[in-house]
Amino acid sequence: MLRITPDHPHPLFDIAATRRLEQAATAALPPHTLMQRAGLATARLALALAPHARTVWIACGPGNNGGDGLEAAAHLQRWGKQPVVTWLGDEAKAPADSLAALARARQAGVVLAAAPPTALTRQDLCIDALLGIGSARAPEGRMAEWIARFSRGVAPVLAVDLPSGMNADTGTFATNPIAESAISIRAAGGFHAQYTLSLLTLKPGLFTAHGRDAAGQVWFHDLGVDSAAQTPAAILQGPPLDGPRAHATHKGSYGDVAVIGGAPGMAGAALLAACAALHGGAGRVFVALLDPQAMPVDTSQPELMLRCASSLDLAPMTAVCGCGGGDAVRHLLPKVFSTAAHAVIDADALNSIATDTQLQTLLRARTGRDGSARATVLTPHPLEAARLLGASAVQIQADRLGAAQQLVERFGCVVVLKGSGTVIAAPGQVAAINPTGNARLATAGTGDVLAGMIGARLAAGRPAFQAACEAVYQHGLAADRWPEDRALTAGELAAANR
Ligand SMILES: NC(=O)C1=CN([C@@H]2O[C@H](COP(=O)(O)OP(=O)(O)OC[C@H]3O[C@@H](n4cnc5c(N)ncnc54)[C@H](O)[C@@H]3O)[C@@H](O)[C@H]2O)[C@@H](O)CC1
Ligand SMILES: [K+]
Repeated sequence: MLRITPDHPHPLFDIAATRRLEQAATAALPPHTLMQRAGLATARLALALAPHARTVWIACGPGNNGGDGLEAAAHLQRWGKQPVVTWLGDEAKAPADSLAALARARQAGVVLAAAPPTALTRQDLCIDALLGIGSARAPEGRMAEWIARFSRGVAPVLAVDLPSGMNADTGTFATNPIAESAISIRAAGGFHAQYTLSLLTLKPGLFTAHGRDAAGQVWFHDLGVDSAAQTPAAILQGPPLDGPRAHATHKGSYGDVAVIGGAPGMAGAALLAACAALHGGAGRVFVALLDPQAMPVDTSQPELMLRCASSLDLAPMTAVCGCGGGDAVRHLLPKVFSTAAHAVIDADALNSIATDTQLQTLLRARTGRDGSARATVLTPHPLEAARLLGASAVQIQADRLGAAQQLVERFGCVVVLKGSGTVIAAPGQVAAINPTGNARLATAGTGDVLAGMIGARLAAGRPAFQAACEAVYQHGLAADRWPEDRALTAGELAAANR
């Protein structure tokens, strides 16, 4: 059993691949083996998480997720824990594995309770074994009532396989898969589990959209099944593998970044991106501000070379384009697309592309299918992604991996779909989901910082997908390590990045 942290990469498998693995393993093993392993793993983790629990409530659903709960109940009962088990199944309809688990639970002395326990303390534990990957609709009736109890109570919740009701592929909830609410997961029909034990495979939905909030601390048990035969839907990213810089290098070795943006009133966005590129290791950083009244030098960052956009030779450079660019950036995009060696396209530049088919054609024309030649990285947040795809932000959030792939197919670029569990997708690559970062990044300017960080890595010659993955990871990691008592501002984040 593994506790999942951002320190290592992990393959993530969707429901279809998980079902295929389950079927193959079931056929190769004695009956009920997988569920028995799942139940034992659940019981062990429950005991480790709540060693002093006086009451363990196991809420079991009608399918095999409920079966895992019943198997766990049998073990806990034998270990002297006397779990309170409520089961929503029907013996006439329950799947065979689940029925076998029910029989084993009864044999161990478990008596099914008619209702959940009324008074649970912080030391107690709820085990959510209502629904797993078979969740098909919004929970109603007693199931919905029990899920609401998880939220209301003080006892921590251990979700078996997934927080019940969550879609394992997308990290959304069936009640309202489209709820934008980052604040209220309950509005989205979900709840916060403190722990989730993902079984057989790790699922992408645990790490993006509402999944990160809903799943809490994620644990994983492979049930002894090797997943190598299936292609992952995504990779949960691990840390960058880059070593220290070689001694025999100079500023030319790390390339030039040109930040183009900062229309009147928005110079700060471009300067933040430039600062991030500088601290991210770019050899030289030029800034073309689109405000005619802009200052000729930034005295707080004299390393930045402020130039007029028309004077920049972008051919050998990485353009970071759009940060605070307003509508003024639009007329510069044809030059950027046709000349810049590499490009990061952010914010207002994305909005310009969304409404201009000629720009879309130029954008598609610059990227080789391998994503490396004249590499281009698009960095939309969900609303920008929605504009690019002619959809709503709600639709983007309902399937973030799918939306990122659609953008890749449409524009042939590397795509960084920002938000909780940022998705990085590229032509011909298995997508990545970033495990770092937190809500403290939800503040003005942090997106500009990310664009600059990606730009610095592109300028240093990293392949575009790798540059994007590394920058997103480090950006999130900086936020995760940010001191609790210090406000996280984009300016400080830009200066702190590596
Ligand atoms: N079959 C096996 O050997 C194994 C199964 N495993 C567990 O089994 C789970 C998958 O089992 P299932 O395919 O039975 O699926 P689930 O147990 O997730 O749910 C399916 C059942 O719930 C019902 N249902 C779906 N949505 C509902 C709703 N909103 N309200 C009420 N009922 C609803 C369905 O009609 C069906 O009866 C996995 O997530 C995992 O926890 C694991 O133990 C691995 C081994
Ligand atoms: K569950």
